[in-house]
Amino acid sequence: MTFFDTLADRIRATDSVVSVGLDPDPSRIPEHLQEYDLPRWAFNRRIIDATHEFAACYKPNAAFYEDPDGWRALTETIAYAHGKDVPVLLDAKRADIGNTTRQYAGLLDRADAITVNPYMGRDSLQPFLDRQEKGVFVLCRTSNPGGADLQDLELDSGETVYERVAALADLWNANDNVGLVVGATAPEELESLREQVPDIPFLVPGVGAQGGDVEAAVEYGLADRDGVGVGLVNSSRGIIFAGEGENFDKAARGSAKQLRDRLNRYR
Ligand SMILES: O=C(O)c1cc(=O)[nH]c(=O)n1[C@@H]1O[C@H](COP(=O)(O)O)[C@@H](O)[C@H]1O
Repeated sequence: MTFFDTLADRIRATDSVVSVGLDPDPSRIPEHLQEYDLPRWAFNRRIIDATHEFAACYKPNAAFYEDPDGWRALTETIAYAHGKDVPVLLDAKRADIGNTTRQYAGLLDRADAITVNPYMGRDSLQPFLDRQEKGVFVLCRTSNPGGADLQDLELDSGETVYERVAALADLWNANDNVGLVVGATAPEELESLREQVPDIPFLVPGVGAQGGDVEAAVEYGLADRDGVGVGLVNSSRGIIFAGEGENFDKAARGSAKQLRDRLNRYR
């Protein structure tokens, strides 16, 4: 079973393409959870309890866990999400020379899918691509303001760098396990990329806090696989920090449901 088969099942079961981003900024974790041994885990557990019904996937960003307690919190979080039958996409944005990247690919022992950076080329991604049952989301046209600095540059061939990345990702997709990361803040690029690679599912971040285009995220982010539109639209802060204080989890639930329903209007 490939990651995208698992994801298709989850999308069907929840009627949702929402990826809930688990980016527990320690400075924003409510006061009453700060006394816990692992406040980030205490926070994530409550977020997962409140949102799993609407979550096609959870996407913890590794940046929020890169310290000893953080790795413990991440391990607990992944196991808990799996206990609720929700796949986990680890947003790690890794890749390096072959010898190093083989170690990075070990992250896929823990998660179901990962984000990777294509800048170092095919060999830097091969150990991830070789994991047939895992999803590998390649950064293509990112949502941040600087995303255009390199990705929009035009090559001698007339294509842009992000178009070349999409073409390479298509070549790298022998195991049918490759996705692309395309920001909702770049709706025109979303549209043209969907035309270029019709069968590749996208992870579309940038809705919510970054103000991206929700309709374009759904219309172009999903790839048809046996009648199911497969892809993910991620919101992190817009869901997990929708509210503050004791009832933060209720607010997160409301926000996840609202995003699910809003996205479903365009599916
Ligand atoms: O790979 C990603 O997920 C990603 C790519 C991108 O182009 N833009 C982007 O925002 N992300 C991630 O998606 C999440 C967005 O968070 P919010 O802006 O809080 O919804 C963060 O974890 C980002 O690192």
